[in-house]
Amino acid sequence: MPGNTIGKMFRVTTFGSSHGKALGAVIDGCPAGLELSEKDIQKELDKRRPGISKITTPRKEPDKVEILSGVFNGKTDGTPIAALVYNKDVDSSAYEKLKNKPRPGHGDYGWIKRYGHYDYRGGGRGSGRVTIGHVIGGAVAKKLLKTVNIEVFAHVIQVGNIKAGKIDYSKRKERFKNSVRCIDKNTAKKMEELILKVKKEGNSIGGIVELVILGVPPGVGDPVFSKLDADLAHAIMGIGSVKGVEIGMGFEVARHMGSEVNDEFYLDKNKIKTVTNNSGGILGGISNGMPIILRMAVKPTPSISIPQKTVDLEKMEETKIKIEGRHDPCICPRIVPVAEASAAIVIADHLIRSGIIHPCNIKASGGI
Ligand SMILES: Cc1cc2nc3c(=O)[nH]c(=O)nc-3n(C[C@H](O)[C@H](O)[C@H](O)COP(=O)(O)O)c2cc1C
Ligand SMILES: C=C(O[C@@H]1CC(C(=O)O)=C[C@@H](OP(=O)(O)O)[C@H]1O)C(=O)O
Repeated sequence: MPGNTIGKMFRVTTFGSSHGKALGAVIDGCPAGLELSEKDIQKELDKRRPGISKITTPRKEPDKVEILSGVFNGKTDGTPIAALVYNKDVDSSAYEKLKNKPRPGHGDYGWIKRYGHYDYRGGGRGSGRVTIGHVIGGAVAKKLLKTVNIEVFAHVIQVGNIKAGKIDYSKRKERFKNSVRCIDKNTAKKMEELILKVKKEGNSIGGIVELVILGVPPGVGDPVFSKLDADLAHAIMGIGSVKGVEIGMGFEVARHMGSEVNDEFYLDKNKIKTVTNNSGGILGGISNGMPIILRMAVKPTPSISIPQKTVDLEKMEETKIKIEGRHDPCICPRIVPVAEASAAIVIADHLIRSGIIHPCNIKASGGI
């Protein structure tokens, strides 16, 4: 199967490219009876939209969504939901000079080798703009998750060497009130200053984004291959620029003893909880009822305006390029809604697979 689809029972297929006519998603396997409007999807797309602050690409796109199918009288009808966004502010001029000269750090070279015939304008389907499809699928998934009181949120915890301190999750709404999408506004300010400095130098910078999923009951997931942690990592690594994923204590486990890593169980009234959450809410591929915590390493944006070496593939000679055009100096803030969407799709898929959400009609769902 070509790699444009995610999910088994709740399946999202995305289409479109940065400089083509439109981008969107087809969502198959969403149960009937879920209230869904363009407003629900627009709300999520507006969080991802380019050109909304001085630290994002200046490309001005309204990203107005149109639902084409799958919704009747304000509710899903169980048939494929198709939704799209038309590209409006396409400017391919900066890419003409880059034709046959792969950008260091971007996907161009591999794409040329795999497809031969390749839409080099804006990186084609290798552009971060394809994440519009993720967000459309994720908006539907988020609505499904709301019916069983599950919340997915992501936030920036590090840009370069600037790290957020202890995070008060109860203030999570704050993350979309600043351009960096960091919960702590003082750290957000420092991060923004750093991004602006780097941008002025024609460079880019990476960071870390944390994803938190609250309300997943114990018992969701599969024990082998399609483990909940494996599926989440697959979805998150599927986002352009993500170079590493860790769950719970992550790579830090390698430096500790079993007695320090194991999460001991205890009873909180009649609820089984763990004292610590080093496993990040997943053990043996299945949720244990604690918050699911995942962190992703986001690389610095590959397109920078500092001259870099490359090879002219037509002339087969070494050359230098200086990338012009419109780019994000830091991808972290832009990845926040995309990561939320990707994780929401995975959780919705697993909830349907485990029978917590009924595959045909939302009213028949067992609930938690
Ligand atoms: C939301 C988003 C925005 C992005 N913006 C840019 C950009 O403006 N310029 C750029 O060169 N790469 C951008 N990227 C990153 C590239 O899409 C990505 O690095 C490229 O596809 C290569 O894939 P890889 O880094 O996963 O190997 C963006 C990615 C995302 C998810
Ligand atoms: C437009 C968006 O981001 C784009 C992601 C991107 C890339 O190479 O990934 C390159 C730039 O696009 P272009 O130079 O083709 O206009 C960004 O602006 C968006 O996310 O909506």
